[in-house]
Amino acid sequence: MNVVHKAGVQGSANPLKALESFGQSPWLDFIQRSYTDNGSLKKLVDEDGLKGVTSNPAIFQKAMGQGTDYDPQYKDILAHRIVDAGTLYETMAIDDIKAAAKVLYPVYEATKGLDGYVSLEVSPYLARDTHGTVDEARRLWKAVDARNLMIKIPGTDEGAPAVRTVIADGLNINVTLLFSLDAYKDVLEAYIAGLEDRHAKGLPVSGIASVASFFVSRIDGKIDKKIDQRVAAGDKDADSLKALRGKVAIANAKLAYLHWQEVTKSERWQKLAALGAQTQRLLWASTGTKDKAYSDVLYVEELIGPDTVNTIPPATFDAFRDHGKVRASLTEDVEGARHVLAEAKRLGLDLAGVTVTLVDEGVASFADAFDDLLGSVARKQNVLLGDRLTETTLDLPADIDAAVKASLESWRQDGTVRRIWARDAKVWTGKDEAKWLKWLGIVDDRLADLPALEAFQAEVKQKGFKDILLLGMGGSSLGPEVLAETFGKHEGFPHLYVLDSTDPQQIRAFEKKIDLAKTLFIVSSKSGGTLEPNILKAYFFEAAKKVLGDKVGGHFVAVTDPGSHMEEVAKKDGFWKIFYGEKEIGGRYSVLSNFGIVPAAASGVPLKPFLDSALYGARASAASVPPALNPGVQLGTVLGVAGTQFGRDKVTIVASPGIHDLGAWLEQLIAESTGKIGKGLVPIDQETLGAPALYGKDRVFAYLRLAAKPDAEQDEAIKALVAAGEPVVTITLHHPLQIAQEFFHWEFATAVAGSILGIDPFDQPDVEASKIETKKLTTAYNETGTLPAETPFATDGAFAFFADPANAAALKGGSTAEILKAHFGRVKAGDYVGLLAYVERDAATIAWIQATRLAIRDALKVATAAEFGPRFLHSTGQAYKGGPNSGVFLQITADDVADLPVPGEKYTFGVVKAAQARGDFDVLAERGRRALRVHVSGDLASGLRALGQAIDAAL
Ligand SMILES: O=P(O)(O)OC[C@H]1O[C@](O)(CO)[C@@H](O)[C@@H]1O
Ligand SMILES: O=C[C@H](O)[C@H](O)COP(=O)(O)O
Repeated sequence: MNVVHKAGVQGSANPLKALESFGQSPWLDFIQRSYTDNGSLKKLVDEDGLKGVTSNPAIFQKAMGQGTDYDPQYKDILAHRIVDAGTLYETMAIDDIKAAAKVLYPVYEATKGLDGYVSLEVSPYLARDTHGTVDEARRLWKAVDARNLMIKIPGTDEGAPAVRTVIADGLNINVTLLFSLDAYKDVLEAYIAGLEDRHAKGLPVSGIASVASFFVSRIDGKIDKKIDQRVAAGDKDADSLKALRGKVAIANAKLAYLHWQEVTKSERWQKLAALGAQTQRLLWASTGTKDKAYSDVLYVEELIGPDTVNTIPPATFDAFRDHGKVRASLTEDVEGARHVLAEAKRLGLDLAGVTVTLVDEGVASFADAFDDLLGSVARKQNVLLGDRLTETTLDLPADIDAAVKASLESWRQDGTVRRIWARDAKVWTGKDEAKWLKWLGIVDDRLADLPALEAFQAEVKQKGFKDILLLGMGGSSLGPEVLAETFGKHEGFPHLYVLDSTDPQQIRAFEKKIDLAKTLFIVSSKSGGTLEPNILKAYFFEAAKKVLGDKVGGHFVAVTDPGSHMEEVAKKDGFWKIFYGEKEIGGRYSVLSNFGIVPAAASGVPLKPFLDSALYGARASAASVPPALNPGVQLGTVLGVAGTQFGRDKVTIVASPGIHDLGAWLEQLIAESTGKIGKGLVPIDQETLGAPALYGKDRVFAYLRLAAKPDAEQDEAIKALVAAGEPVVTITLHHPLQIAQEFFHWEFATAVAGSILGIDPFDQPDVEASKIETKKLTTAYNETGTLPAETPFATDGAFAFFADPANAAALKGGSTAEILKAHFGRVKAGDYVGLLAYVERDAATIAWIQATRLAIRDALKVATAAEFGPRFLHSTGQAYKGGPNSGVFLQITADDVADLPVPGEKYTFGVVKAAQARGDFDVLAERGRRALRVHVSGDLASGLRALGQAIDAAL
């Protein structure tokens, strides 16, 4: 915007300059970098007698939201810092304010602190938050650090007490959004009381400035509209109403001035004045003429009076310079003003109601403008950061798209993302969710600890370990597994293996893979009480001791929450190191805490780039980024809306081969977080894509695409799904390290989806139920030396079938073919089938379970899950038991070829695994799930082959 259009009338003939002789200071209601930089602002000061500048969110939106003025600074900041859109905006806004303050400083000095101010408004989101406003005012005051700064605070009921507090602090304050006389009175009172507070504390009251921004044109805008509507409707008072057009706002302002005059004469004020206090001047704001029927300088010409300010928008400034007429208008015809207001009242124009509405609308419109502005900043930032950021693309059918947009808009209007960051449990169920949100800040926290983590990384390297064996379950193992699978082995660092099973064969297989003497064991458990990591630690500690003797502790590291049983064990056994987690982060949200970062460090993942990428994720999900541009919110909204409003609750995860394991981590995050109280999203991972006809109407597809190495078949299949109208979210990662970014986005998305589902995404009530059942069984074993007897309801060759009475009755018995047919016959559209195999998870069993699930998917056109126990118990198991009752489960158990002892216990790993399967089955049954267990005797490979054939035949 070009502020200085015309040469105008110079010298004393310049009406702008003439205002001074009437005691009024013209300020400019606009700020923009270019005119501060190019000398235009200074010219206004020099030639027009400009004495101050005001800004507001809408003004910054105009200045920053378009054009390229700010590009160099954007680039400069983004080259050096990873920031959110809010910080980016604020850095630039503060620079603008500082620059303008510098230009105006000579005015400040010349007028001895009366004028020369530049105003910066607190965030409009805080208009109803007294404490937030006080904090923000203090923060901005410090950040700008200029004596001639005014912090702008809305004069709402909540803003007024904040004004008192910060005036007492000694800040200069511009109170904005004043429409009613009553609100103005409160604000003047707050100013005086603030000065008195200061005085009472023995602090000087001089040198503090304040203005009360009384809005003018917006009042006429509203009242005139009412008048026009009534006149058009043929109101009997049409003539009287018309006579008030364009009069009410000025009359209102005149009475505000009258109040100021009275207060200024009061003894109370005179006392402060005698101490050097400056009066709080009335500042006429909103003085641009919006109705073309009026003079374009109406709200300047009619409000000229001593000790006042008029902050004038650029076009009005130019117009007034050109043809403004000056006279002492403000004190003219006060009786006339009273009459106008009395008439307005008599005619039912409801000025009081209008001013209330205007405050609400003013707050909302500044918030909207700020959202717009932050949206523009975020968009610009995305463009400039390019492939440093992952990208989210939505391909949604029109109905889902509309519902997602509506939800995003309501999140924007309600400021829900800000409420998440403010740790407001009411975003979810209002229980203890606030206690589980430390993951929001964990990336900054880990970056702060980077030197120590890097030192550990160097030590691991230097010690020359060949392997790392991480022992943990769920959140403590799945993140590390993604790291191991995604990054492979790093040169000079040990190979990271992750063991999360009680299957004796699998434990032996891992034992064979590693060199016990050269392995670093990471025992990972947040609670420290989880059965599996404890018994795995016992097993490997004993095994390693055999080769390492007393030095064994030096090969063990614990990652656990402070005060846990595992910490005790680690201390007792002389572990090399103990790394602590955060108690206020649940397991599935812990990957960016030490639970992921310690194994990352030990295995040689470059920590700074990894954490930086995570930080981009956190910043993109920040409170300041409007929901529609916030990748975590966008994703969570799609998942939540599709699940709750469209029955699309199967989140089908597709990932490029290079990042294929992400789904294992996502499964836990999504299922354990959302699957409860009969609601939830069911993640479907590793289910090879098929033709659109193979899917029901219950899916959302999330495609994590590694741009550097995409899979052509996946691309094609996704394209076909989009063409067929299936909802698809494509997330493009430019580099595998960007899984860190996605870790954060998906955590945020899950929290958002949880809010939409109306559940607590941070508890896992049904997992506990299985653990209790398992514990009963292992305790029984320890007492009796055997697991309680169980009887199959049918046997057929190598297969024995088990179920609770209800399921057994439904399946009736008979041959394998009959039982399986009956079981899969219970599957309806919209259901999913879960294969839950308690066998060694190796290439052969994975191939089997995949082939079997695809056969089921293709035959029944339902979603399928292929899971290994007990690993899934700490992951999807929560949703299978606690989520929607749409799962049909086939649990598969088998004879163990060989068992392994658990040191210190009577039970063995084989017994634990069997108890886990039975315990989980009991809970599935108790929750009324359709479940069947088949136990395979004899050789596993041939048993599974036969079972696969039987399933094929039954479908
Ligand atoms: O890290 P921990 O406390 O051993 O827990 C492992 C996993 O078990 C669960 O608590 C479920 O049993 C998960 O939420 C968690 O990630
Ligand atoms: O302080 C200035 C106000 O924010 C501004 O004058 C509002 O003007 P408007 O009503 O034209 O938006």
